[in-house]
Amino acid sequence: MAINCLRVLSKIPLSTKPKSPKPHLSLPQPLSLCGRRSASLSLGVVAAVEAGISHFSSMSYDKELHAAKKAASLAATLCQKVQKELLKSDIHSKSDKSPVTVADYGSQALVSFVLERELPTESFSLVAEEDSGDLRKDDAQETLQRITALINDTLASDGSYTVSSLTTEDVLRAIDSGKSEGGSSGRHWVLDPIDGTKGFVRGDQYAIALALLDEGKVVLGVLACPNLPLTSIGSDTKHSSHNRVGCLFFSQIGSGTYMQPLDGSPPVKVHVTAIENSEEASFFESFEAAHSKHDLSSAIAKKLGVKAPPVRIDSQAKYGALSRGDGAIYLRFPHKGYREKIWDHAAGCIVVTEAGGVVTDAGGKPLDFSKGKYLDVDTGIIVTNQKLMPALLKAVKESVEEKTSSL
Ligand SMILES: Nc1ncnc2c1ncn2[C@@H]1O[C@H](COP(=O)(O)OS(=O)(=O)O)[C@@H](OP(=O)(O)O)[C@H]1O
Ligand SMILES: [Mg+2]
Ligand SMILES: [Mg+2]
Ligand SMILES: [Mg+2]
Repeated sequence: MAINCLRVLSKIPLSTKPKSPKPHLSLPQPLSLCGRRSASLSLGVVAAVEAGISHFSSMSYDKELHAAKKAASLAATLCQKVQKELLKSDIHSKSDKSPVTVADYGSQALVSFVLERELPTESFSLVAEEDSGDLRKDDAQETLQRITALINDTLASDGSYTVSSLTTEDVLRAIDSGKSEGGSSGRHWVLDPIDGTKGFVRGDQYAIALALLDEGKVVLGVLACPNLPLTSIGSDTKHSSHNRVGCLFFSQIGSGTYMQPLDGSPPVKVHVTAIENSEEASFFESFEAAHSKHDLSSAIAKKLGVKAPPVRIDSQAKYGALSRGDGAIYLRFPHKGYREKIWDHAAGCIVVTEAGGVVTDAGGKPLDFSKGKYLDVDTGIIVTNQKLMPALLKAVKESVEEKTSSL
């Protein structure tokens, strides 16, 4: 029944909200209306106060954040189950030769399903990485059935939704509701169902990355990182095999960034590192050398006097780790010809900026998520705290110029 209700994608602009929401008073608890009412207030004052509150809550994204956390957490459960017992037949290759697994598809369908269930009154637009094209082919029917069973099992063990089982057709439709193009008007969800699929297949780091754009601006972001230790992974920290893993980072515009264990324990507010001396900094970069020029990063690090070796991990887990101060810098310089996609950065970007960090391209410009599914960046993406950014930009500029002139 439920799945038949999956709504057809709407391109109608959704937002009637002002463009710049004011900071919230608190998170993660939703604002309590009851606490604001007073018997001594006149009816007129009550009306004014309630108007103010409703104006305030119309500026907030609490409902959407709640839905996004729920969706990403359930998707994480599905991914963990698959990663634990990954079969060769679970891994496929897309037309661009990049890997995709049953968990990428399952995560995308599940997130789409949960968002529509949790926010039934909002029109739904989703820009997501995967599509159902390959799953509709005759030789993919077993894979599609496996994905459908994974989703149904995950929903059944969670028990939040009273749904009859999803059919394979429901799953295909849920995956394809991620076909929106995004853009500068209205609201669009942005999803990377598994960011770092190569890391996922290797048994390493990956993230479920979900963000909401409103009028082209990222207004909330959730990063579920099932394999990220709850304690620091910085270059100076000793890794212990006893470290508990599984982090959920979440941010809402103007409200800071929080991290909570994926097991549901309470959240804590996180901040980027406060270090000001670049020699004390450590930096993150892609695990895969094909995704980022490691030689350029090491030239920049050398210029900054960075002593620590790079911390190489997959996915937007790098943004999450940076938001809690595990390292000070994230450097990403894709090879020539690669175009960055919004789902690879939207959630990570707000998680870091709300934790006090700065995310720009190599020329110092903020990332513009309003141009559809691609991000047009100058040379690469750099991330650090406000104090270190001027020195980092200078080192990046000089190193890029030196590399270009040596060619
Ligand atoms: N050639 C190239 N250059 C740059 N980036 C690329 C390239 N190819 C892929 N990708 C994207 O990289 C995403 C994985 O993120 P990372 O690069 O941070 O992870 S990794 O450390 O390299 O595994 C990865 O995201 P997923 O596809 O979601 O895994 C890709 O979107
Ligand atoms: Mg990705
Ligand atoms: Mg992905
Ligand atoms: Mg991919």
